[in-house]
Amino acid sequence: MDVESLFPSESDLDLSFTSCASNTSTDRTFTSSSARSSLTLSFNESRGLSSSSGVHRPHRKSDPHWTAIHAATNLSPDGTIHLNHLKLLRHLGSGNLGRVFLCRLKDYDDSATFALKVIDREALTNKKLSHVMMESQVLSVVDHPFLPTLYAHLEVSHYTCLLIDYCPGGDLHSLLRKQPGNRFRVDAVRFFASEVLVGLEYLHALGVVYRDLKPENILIREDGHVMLSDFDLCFTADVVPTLFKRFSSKVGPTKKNWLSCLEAVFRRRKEISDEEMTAFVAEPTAAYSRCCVGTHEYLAPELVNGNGHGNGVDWWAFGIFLYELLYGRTPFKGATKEATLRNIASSRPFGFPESDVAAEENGVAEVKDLIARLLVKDPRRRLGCAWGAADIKRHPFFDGIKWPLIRTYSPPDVPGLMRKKSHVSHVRGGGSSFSLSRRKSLGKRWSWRGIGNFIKGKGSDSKLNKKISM
Ligand SMILES: Nc1ncnc2c1ncn2[C@@H]1O[C@H](COP(=O)(O)OP(=O)(O)OP(=O)(O)O)[C@@H](O)[C@H]1O
Repeated sequence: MDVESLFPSESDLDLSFTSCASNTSTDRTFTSSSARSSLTLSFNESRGLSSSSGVHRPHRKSDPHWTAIHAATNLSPDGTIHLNHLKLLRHLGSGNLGRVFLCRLKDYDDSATFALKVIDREALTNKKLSHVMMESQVLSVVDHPFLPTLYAHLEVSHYTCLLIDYCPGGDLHSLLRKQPGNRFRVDAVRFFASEVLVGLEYLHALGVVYRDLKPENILIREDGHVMLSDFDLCFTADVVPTLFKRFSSKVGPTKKNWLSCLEAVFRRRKEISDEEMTAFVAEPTAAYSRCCVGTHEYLAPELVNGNGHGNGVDWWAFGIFLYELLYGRTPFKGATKEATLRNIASSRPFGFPESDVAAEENGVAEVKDLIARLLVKDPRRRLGCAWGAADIKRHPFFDGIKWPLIRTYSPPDVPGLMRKKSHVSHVRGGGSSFSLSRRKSLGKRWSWRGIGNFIKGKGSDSKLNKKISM
């Protein structure tokens, strides 16, 4: 087939995109506007909204995605990626801001695939435009295995197009629904939670408060590892990375009988005397926003109360996230969204299910203890708020995890989880046999014009757990 007929010029593209904004309801997320500028680990200072082409990334130079991108830019007359370098393969989904397509580079059939997020700026309100800016800002600075790589940022007419990693494994919410009892075993919870924790730790070190952690926003890469997505509700703050020295004891599950309690006290005393700890903390503890944003069931009490919130909202959401992975539902969910918010705001503590489906599994006491320490309504007493991920990583639930090697752990053997060999072997093998077989199964390919028609003619099919905007 004549390739050019599939790829009209970019001016054709401009005409074909008439309505990119989805009319998805915004019933599960709130929004914010009060981003604070970064001072120490600079977020706004050194990086802008421009294309990622000038940024020295990534650390995996042999990654086939970058190889293809570099080859395409080398051949491009102006040394940059354009939309007509891309071949759209299919529509992946729609969100509040735009639509996402699977694509690959036109002249590199055996190269990796990408996801292209297309946002029609003309169809968005000013508030949503600020979210687009936030998302592109965050994408333009992050470089982490559990976060998306921004391969190109294209501004074409009134469209903003972000070329990022494609995650063929879907999202964690869909995966959760494929599990027996709609819940993960404790070991699977530990795997996903560890990776998400490391991703959050990295974001916080950059001064980025995520504010939209939920299983729907955790995408699964082809090797079964996670990728946090959706950064439009983030806000930024100053971070002063600091080396702290302190005395500390390990936190752990509460023992019921008094003898165990006594033992625990003695053990704790010993630990306190033994454990003078030095910790590197890069946590945006001064982060502050008054805008209520997020997803109902994941909103922290301070967000619901509207009295201002900071980094602690992510650690609260991390507690809800653990709970949902473990039990298949969130702890404060009520019959209506208002009831959910009332449950969150009330002073009543949450409870664990009476018939605990996880009761027999190793590590359940630890994960429940961790959840209880995260779902503390007063953020000043919530685990993570003062010391960030450093404190959470030390919780017994994560005992034995070698954090620097986290990327090398094998994903759990759970139904429906894609577990293609890691990117390392993919890189070495050049990826050609995989790409070939996968290409065959991609089905219908889209032209830019075809997608324009699709956008005009069809509604959206966005995610189950929706954001709320206020
Ligand atoms: N990198 C990706 N790889 C695979 N699928 C993706 C990728 N990014 C997005 N998707 C799919 O496209 C859908 C829309 O994503 P998008 O980020 O635009 O919206 P969203 O996640 O609903 O967030 P929001 O509405 O807050 O912008 C997602 O639900 C997901 O199914």
